[in-house]
Amino acid sequence: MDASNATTKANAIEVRDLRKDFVVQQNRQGLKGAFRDLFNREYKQVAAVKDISFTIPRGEICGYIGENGAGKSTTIKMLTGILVPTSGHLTVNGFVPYKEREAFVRGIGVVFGQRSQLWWDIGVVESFQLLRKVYRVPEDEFKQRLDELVERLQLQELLSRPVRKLSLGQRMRCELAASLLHNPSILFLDEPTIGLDIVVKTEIREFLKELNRRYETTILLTTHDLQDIEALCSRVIMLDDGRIIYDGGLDELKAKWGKGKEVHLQFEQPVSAARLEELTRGLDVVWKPENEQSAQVWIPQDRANVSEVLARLVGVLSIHDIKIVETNTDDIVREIYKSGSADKPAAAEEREGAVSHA
Ligand SMILES: Nc1ncnc2c1ncn2[C@@H]1O[C@H](COP(=O)(O)OP(=O)(O)OP(=O)(O)O)[C@@H](O)[C@H]1O
Repeated sequence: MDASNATTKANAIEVRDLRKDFVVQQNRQGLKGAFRDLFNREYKQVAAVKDISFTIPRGEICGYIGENGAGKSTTIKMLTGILVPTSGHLTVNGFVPYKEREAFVRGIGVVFGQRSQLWWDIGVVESFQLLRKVYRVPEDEFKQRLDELVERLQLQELLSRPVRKLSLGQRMRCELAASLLHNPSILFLDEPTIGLDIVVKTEIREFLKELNRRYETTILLTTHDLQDIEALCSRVIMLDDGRIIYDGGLDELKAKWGKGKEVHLQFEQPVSAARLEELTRGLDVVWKPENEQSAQVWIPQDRANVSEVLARLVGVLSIHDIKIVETNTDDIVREIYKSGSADKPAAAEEREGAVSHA
């Protein structure tokens, strides 16, 4: 076995300098423009995915996130063989997806939250039977797999119903079962929890965790719901305008960007900003006064801690109320999208309206 083969075996997905350009029609303005477009169309090239590289080892659950239009779906479509890349290299399960379609699709499962792979008017179980034929799953294997999925996803009551009569949550459970009937080793999920209530979302997350634990299924998950990512992914790839701006652990991302706490203080008497500065002199914190009897203080985790700061204040000032706020993942990711790069952590000093401590 040569070295490149060995890499492919260890990695479920390998992507190198992957690019997708779309050619789109450019509409000229006004009536005159529209008339000219009729005879002489102008086109422009849009780069949806710009030379990205990453590898996903077998058994990993990786989050693939980015704002609308960042290029997530285009990547997933290339990884699942629906779109042909403009350039670059890509292997999934050792196959080049768009070249070796038939053999390739037998090893992957796909769920697009906004689109169904089930037939609308026939019973769920009939759809499953059709998929069995598409994927050429032997009848006994299929039966065993179906029984297991029916039990774990609680589909007993749903099997005979036509898909159009299912609620969104019920349909999504059936979609997941459908994508797993042929026992794929890689599962692509594009917004699998979109529009679902919190109970169904939690059930689906639990199911996916168990699936990954039991079968070491590799999962690439695209979502706008960062709680999906928090619940499932140890790693996250963040895309912005077709480029990867972060690829690493979720904890590292939080540590880098969310490092610190914001403490909201309400005092019994008016306290000046200068007094607060003076009391915390030597601690690397940033005060943001709100009014004369309340203020916020930003405490970077690596430079000071909450108890140190409070020890300086309690006993000297009469404090009416304290609230400690941790930066959550939503805030962190929003900040990164805004800056367009995950390289530079949000410096406490740059916080809007902050009074910088000397
Ligand atoms: N078939 C297409 N023809 C032309 N442009 C396209 C096509 N598909 C996608 N694009 C463009 O490519 C860019 C990336 O789109 P893509 O759908 O991959 O983003 P996304 O990150 O999945 O967004 P969303 O979260 O909204 O689904 C966008 O600018 C989009 O308009």
